[in-house]
Formats: sequence, C-alpha cells, structure tokens
Amino acid sequence: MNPIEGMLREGSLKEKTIIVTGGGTGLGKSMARYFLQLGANVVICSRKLDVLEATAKELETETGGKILPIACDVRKTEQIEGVISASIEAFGRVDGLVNNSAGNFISPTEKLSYKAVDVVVDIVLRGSYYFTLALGKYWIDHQIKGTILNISTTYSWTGSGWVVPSAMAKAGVLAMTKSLAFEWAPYGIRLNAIAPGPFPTKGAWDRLFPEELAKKFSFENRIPLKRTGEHQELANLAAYLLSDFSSYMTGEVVTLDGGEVLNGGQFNFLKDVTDEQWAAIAEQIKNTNKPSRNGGE
Ligand SMILES: CCCCCCCCC/C=C/C(=O)SCCNC(=O)CCNC(=O)[C@H](O)C(C)(C)COP(=O)(O)OP(=O)(O)OC[C@H]1O[C@@H](n2cnc3c(N)ncnc32)[C@H](O)[C@@H]1OP(=O)(O)O
Ligand SMILES: NC(=O)C1=CN([C@@H]2O[C@H](COP(=O)(O)OP(=O)(O)OC[C@H]3O[C@@H](n4cnc5c(N)ncnc54)[C@H](OP(=O)(O)O)[C@@H]3O)[C@@H](O)[C@H]2O)C=CC1
Repeated sequence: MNPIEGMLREGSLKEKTIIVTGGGTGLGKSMARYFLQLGANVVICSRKLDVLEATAKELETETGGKILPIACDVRKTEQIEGVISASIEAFGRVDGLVNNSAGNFISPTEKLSYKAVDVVVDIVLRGSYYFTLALGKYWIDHQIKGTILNISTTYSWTGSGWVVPSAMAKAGVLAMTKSLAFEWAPYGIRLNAIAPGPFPTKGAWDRLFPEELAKKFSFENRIPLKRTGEHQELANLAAYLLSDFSSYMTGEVVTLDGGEVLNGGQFNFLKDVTDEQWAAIAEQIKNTNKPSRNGGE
C-alpha cells in the first residue's frame, strides 16, 4: 500500500483554534499534527504536562504551527474552564474541540471494582460532556459556530463484552453527539463522531492487546481489509469533519475500521480466554498503568 497522504488542501483549517483532549499521545497527537499542517492553532491537554510539552515541541518544530500544551484532567470542570480561557487568551477564540481523551482496559466485568468502572466512565463520558458543555455555553454566548468531533467506537452500538465501562461511556457520548446536533443546530454548532477500528497506539495496545493475548489471537484476521488503520487516514477524516467542507454534516458517526464492525462486538472473541490467562493479562495491564501514572507516555 502507498503511504497515506494528507487529504485537504493547504490552509483548510486556517484561522481556526482547535482543542484536542489527549493530544499528547496516540491518535490525538496525529490529529494535532495534521491540524497544524492545515494552518490551525492547536491546544493539547491531558493529565501529564511533561508528555504534552514534549509533543508540543516536536510538532512545532515539524510543522512550524502554533501549539499550546495545558495540563487538564477532563474530570475536573475548573481545569476545563482554565483550558478554554487560556486558549482564548493565546489565540483570541476557540472554534473546534476533539473529545479524544479516554481510559480503557480489557477485563471480565465481574472482576472490576466500582472504582475501576468509574475511572473509565468518568474519563470518557463525564470528560466529554463537561468539555462539550463548557465550550457550548461559550459558543452560544459569543455566537460562534463551533464544531465538535467525538472519538467513539463501533461497540457504542454493537456493545462488546470485556470492555463494558468503555462501551457504556462511548455509547453515552454517541447519544450526546446526536442529541446536541439537533438541539444546538440553530446556533450553527455542529457535532459529529468517528468510530475508529484498530489503529496501533501504545495506549490502546498495552491495555487492550497485551502480549499475553497477542500470543493467542491474530486479530488482523478479524478485519475484512486485513490491516490496521494508518493514523493519517483518521487525521484526514477528523480534519474534514472540523473543516468548513463538512458544514452540511451534523449528528453523524463515521466508521473507519476496515470493515471490522461487520464481525460484531469488538472484544467478544475474548470468550475463549481462561481464568489463568485473565490473571496474567490483568497483571500485565496494571504494570502498564504504573509508569503511565508517573509520567511515561
Ligand atoms: C488491540 C485491539 C485494539 C482494537 C481497538 C478496539 C477499539 C477500542 C476502543 C477504545 C479504545 C480506547 O479507549 S484506547 C485508550 C487507551 N488509553 C488509556 O487508557 C490511557 C489512560 N488510561 C489510564 O490512565 C489507566 O489505564 C486507567 C486505569 C484508565 C486510569 O488510571 P488511574 O491511574 O487513574 O487509575 P488506577 O488507580 O490505576 O486504577 C483505577 C482502578 O481500576 C483498576 N484497574 C486498573 N487496571 C485494571 C485491570 N487490568 N483489571 C482490573 N482492574 C483494573 C484498579 O485496580 C483501580 O481500582 P481499585 O483496585 O478498586 O482501586
Ligand atoms: N487506538 C485505537 O485502536 C482506538 C482508539 N479509539 C479512541 O481513540 C482515542 C485515542 O486513543 P489512543 O490514541 O489509542 O490512546 P492513548 O492512550 O494514546 O490516548 C488517550 C489519551 O487520553 C488522555 N487521558 C487519559 N485520562 C485523562 C484524563 N483524566 N484527563 C485528560 N486526558 C486524559 C491520555 O493522556 P494523559 O495520560 O496525559 O492524561 C492520552 O493522551 C480514545 O478516545 C480511544 O477511545 C477508539 C477506537 C480504537
């Protein structure tokens, strides 16, 4: 396959300021890079300021664009409001938001503590509706026709075992996307979503496809197009949905998954994992969480 190139013409996001939550790593970073290449000012925010600052420096050098890294836990409304005011102070206004931050890991649901469910639902659902509400109020007050892109998943509508907190939360985000697309359309505010299939990132692979599992399942076999996604493919779609080229589209969720959803609930293939394998998998994932809490990528 030829390398995937940027799809939109130069300057397609010029004069727009876009906030990308979780923009320091993975798909958020790839989207931020492309928005900068298209002329947008970009604000990236998440919990780890050191990771954000390193990404900002790298992308600024690479693209010559303007990028602002800000620490923010999306579960904290005062921190979200802080990101919005700092963005306005730096760039004059905010035009777009990508709700991309997430927490997730595979586990039998009956093994989860209440806190383990809360932590995922709070980052994904609470984080997305807090940011959306804060920015929506600002846009309505200032008569700005803002655009929101929510990063969802295909199991938002198929459901999936073994990632139940994530499925519940992402389904809520999808319901918000469609509901507010209708309610806020009179203000010119648009909301759309992307449901990505597997796109290799360290964050997802460590927690959803740890080595213990990779030994047992070849999951490329589940994907009709027999490959994982390229980050530029997702960045192209995201840039289109935030740009004025998509100005007649709202309330839509676009699947980008090589046909994987046609196989049904994304993690239902885990029904064959044994109790012993689950114990080893949990150990591996928890070891991932420790360094990431202390500032690793
Ligand atoms: C490949 C195919 C892809 C194919 C792709 C398929 C599509 C997938 C769609 C979605 C993909 C994604 O979202 S990928 C995004 C992945 N990225 C991330 O998750 C990044 C951020 N994640 C994190 O920081 C951590 O993973 C997370 C646990 C969510 C939050 O970390 P915290 O430090 O805040 O929390 P912790 O204190 O570590 O843990 C909170 C509680 O959760 C419990 N907990 C943590 N890990 C656990 C585990 N494995 N099994 C049971 N319980 C666990 C702990 O014991 C705690 O409960 P107590 O013991 O009661 O205290
Ligand atoms: N990769 C894939 O195959 C798929 C990914 N997705 C979705 O794509 C998006 C990006 O995932 P991906 O790039 O793979 O994984 P990453 O782990 O790289 O991205 C998740 C981001 O969320 C941030 N985050 C976590 N908790 C919080 C919090 N409390 N407040 C603010 N930010 C937080 C993390 O930064 P920090 O730790 O600094 O807070 C991190 O940058 C997610 O919404 C995910 O659900 C959907 C389907 C498939």
